[in-house]
Amino acid sequence: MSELQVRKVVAAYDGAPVVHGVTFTVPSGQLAAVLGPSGSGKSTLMRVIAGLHSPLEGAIVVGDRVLTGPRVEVPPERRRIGLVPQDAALFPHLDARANVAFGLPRAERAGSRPDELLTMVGLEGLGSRMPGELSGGQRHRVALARALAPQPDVILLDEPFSALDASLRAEVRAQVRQVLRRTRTTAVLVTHDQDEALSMADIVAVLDGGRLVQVGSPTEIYESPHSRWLAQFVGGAVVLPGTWTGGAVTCALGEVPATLGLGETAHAGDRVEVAVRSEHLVLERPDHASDGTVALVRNVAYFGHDAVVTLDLPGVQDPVEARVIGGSPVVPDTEVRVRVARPGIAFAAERPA
Ligand SMILES: Nc1ncnc2c1ncn2[C@@H]1O[C@H](COP(=O)(O)OP(=O)(O)OP(=O)(O)O)[C@@H](O)[C@H]1O
Repeated sequence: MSELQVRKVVAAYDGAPVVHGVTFTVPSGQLAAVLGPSGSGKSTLMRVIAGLHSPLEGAIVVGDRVLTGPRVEVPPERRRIGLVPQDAALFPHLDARANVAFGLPRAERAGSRPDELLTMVGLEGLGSRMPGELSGGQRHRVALARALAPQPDVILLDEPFSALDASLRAEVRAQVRQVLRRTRTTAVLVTHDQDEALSMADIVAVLDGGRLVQVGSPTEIYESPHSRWLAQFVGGAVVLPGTWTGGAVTCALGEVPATLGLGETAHAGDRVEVAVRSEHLVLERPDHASDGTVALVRNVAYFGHDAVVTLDLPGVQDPVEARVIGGSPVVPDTEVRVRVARPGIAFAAERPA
C-alpha cells in the first residue's frame, strides 16, 4: 500500500514561509491534483514531497515510511518517488528505449522490460526513435514510462501537459490517466488548469497563497466550493450582491434559491453574495411567461458544443456570462429573459477594505 500523507507542511525560502501548514492524504492508487494559481506554492509542495526542499515543519509519509519528519529526511533517490517534469526532460542523445532503461536497475536494462514499459504507455515499436523524432505527447509518455520503470510508490507530475497543444493535451491526459489507473500508482499532479484537475483527479487539493483552501472530490470542489474565491477560480461563477431571505437571495437575477456556503451564517435581511454557475443560467425569449430578469445580450462567443453569452443585467455594472448549448438562438443587442435553473451558494458579503 502506498498512501501518501502530506502532514502540516510549512515550507519557506530564506525564512519566509510560502506554504502554510498544508495537510491532505492521497489514498493508495489514487490521483490527487494540487490546483492553484501561479505562486500559490504548488511547485514548492511538490519539491517537499520529492525531497528536493526541506520544510520548516511537517511530515511526508508514504505507506508506513516517514520520508520527511522530525530529524528524518530521506534523500530524493531513496524515496521511491518518480517525477515526470514539465518538459519531459528526456536525454536527447538516447533513444526512447534507452531513456526508459535509465529508470531501471542496471541488471534489467538490457532485457525486455524497457519495451514492455513502452508498450504499456502505447508506444510499442518506437523504442529506437530519438526524442527529436517523437511528438510532444509521445515524449511525455516516454517520460512517464521512465518514471514508472523502477515501480515507484508515488509518481509526481509537474504541470506535465502545459507544453502540449490543446488537441493533443486531452488525448495525452486520458492516456496518462489510464496508465496510472492500470498500474495502481499513487500520483500527485500539479496544475493551474482547473479542467485538468477536475477531469483527471480523484481528489483535488486547492492552494491559494500557500494555504489549502479546500480538498475534496472534483464534484465536491465544483458543486460545493467553500468560498466565493473558489467558486470563481474553479469553473467560473456569476457572483452578485444581494439580500438573504432565508433559502434564497434577492439580487439582480430576481429571487434566486440558494444554500449557505459551508460555515456561513446569515439572518434574513443580511447582505450576501450569491454565486451561480454560468451553465445554470437559462435564457428564454423576453416575452416568455416566467420568473427571472430581462437582460441585454452584449456578445455571443460560439464554441460549437456550447456558447458563452455576455449579458448586461439591470443595475449590475460588470457584464455576466451564461453558458448555453451551441447554436442556441441568442442574438447580440437583443433582450433575453434570464432564469436560474439550480440553487446558488450564498457567502457573507465581502466588506469594503
Ligand atoms: N527559489 C526560490 N526562492 C525564493 N522564493 C521562491 C523560490 N521559488 C519560489 N519562490 C516563491 O514561493 C512562492 C510559491 O512559489 P511556487 O513556485 O511554489 O508556486 P507555484 O504555485 O508552483 O507557481 P507557478 O504555477 O507559477 O509555478 C512564490 O511567491 C514564489 O515567488
